[in-house]
Amino acid sequence: MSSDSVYSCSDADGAIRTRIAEAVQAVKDTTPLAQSFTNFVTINLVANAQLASGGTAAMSFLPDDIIDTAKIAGANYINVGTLLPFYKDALPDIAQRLAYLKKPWVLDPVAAGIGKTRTAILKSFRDYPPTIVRGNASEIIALADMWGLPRNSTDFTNLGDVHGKVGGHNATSLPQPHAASDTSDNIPTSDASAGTTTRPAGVESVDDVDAAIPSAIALAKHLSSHMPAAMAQRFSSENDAASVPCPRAAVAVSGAVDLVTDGETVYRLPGGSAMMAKITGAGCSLGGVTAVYLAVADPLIAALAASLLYDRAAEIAEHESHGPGSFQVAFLDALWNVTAEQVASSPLLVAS
Ligand SMILES: Nc1ncnc2c1ncn2[C@@H]1O[C@H](COP(=O)(O)OP(=O)(O)O)[C@@H](O)[C@H]1O
Ligand SMILES: Cc1ncsc1CCOP(=O)(O)O
Ligand SMILES: [Mg+2]
Repeated sequence: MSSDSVYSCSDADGAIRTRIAEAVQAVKDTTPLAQSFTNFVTINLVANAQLASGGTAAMSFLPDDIIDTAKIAGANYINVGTLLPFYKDALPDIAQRLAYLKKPWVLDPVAAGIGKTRTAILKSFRDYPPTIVRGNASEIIALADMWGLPRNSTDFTNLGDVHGKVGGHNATSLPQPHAASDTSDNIPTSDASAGTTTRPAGVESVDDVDAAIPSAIALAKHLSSHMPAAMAQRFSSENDAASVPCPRAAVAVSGAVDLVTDGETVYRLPGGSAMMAKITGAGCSLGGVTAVYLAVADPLIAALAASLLYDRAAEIAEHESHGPGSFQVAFLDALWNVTAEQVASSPLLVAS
């Protein structure tokens, strides 16, 4: 844990840490399968990260293949980073069929807000939504906006200033967004309270994680309200019923300080390494590993466990590497070597 951090919110309780440790260990012990429909750029890192965290991987793009595999997979993952024309029909169909089968899935809405096709696909998921959404701040804001979700007005300024990470994504430290013509192809993401409007910058975020809190909460509530009863029951039976009376969906927002919410409680996860932004697929592979954990745990625990594992592994990799190439290799090794206890004893701050 970093000693220079300033926290104004409380530490997570022991019960949630126990469940995180159990999830990490269960993956190492049972090697669950998570199926992925993911982009061509980072597909190899996604599979390798899933294996290194203890799971197994299967990549597929054909709806009938995916539905057959979903019947034997513990969870599924859809990432819209690279698109082909047939995806516009295939992905809404897959989401609908996963819903009918009550199969849990993770969505990474890569580059949400860019392009008519991506927007049409992401909009189609509104009525057959995933169990977890994992994205960077701009993607979370854009997705909530395109689903027309109301912003939650809760004031989270008491979350404190967390300095657990080196560097960070923010609007000033990143290149300017791609020049976007002002057409309906691009969904501007706006922060009404701040009076600002931003646009997605390709696959990178132009927003701070905190700016995405209201959108993340609204998304998590929407996902939870659509969770099939049978799926909620499955998550309940995997946990102590007293501690998880009503399992909810979860949203994970990544950045310099990650954030996870189930729509009721907001968790902040400091730590990690700015070098994660220097390899392609850090976020995509985090989505894939989140799906691995979703195969053995409820959405909140899965999102927390995966993000905490990534932070601890990134810190080790930064220490052991000399640039992006060796960082990626060291990061995969660290995913393999970090223990359940290390993940569960991570800094984990609760606000609400
Ligand atoms: N500045 C940073 N400091 C520490 N960790 C970071 C930083 N930027 C990204 N990460 C980590 O990299 C992983 C991917 O996050 P991010 O880069 O936001 O996703 P994406 O690649 O989808 O934009 C997460 O584990 C996140 O914690
Ligand atoms: C570069 C790129 N282009 C389309 S998808 C993709 C990978 C994005 O990976 P990540 O979101 O994990 O950085
Ligand atoms: Mg991404």
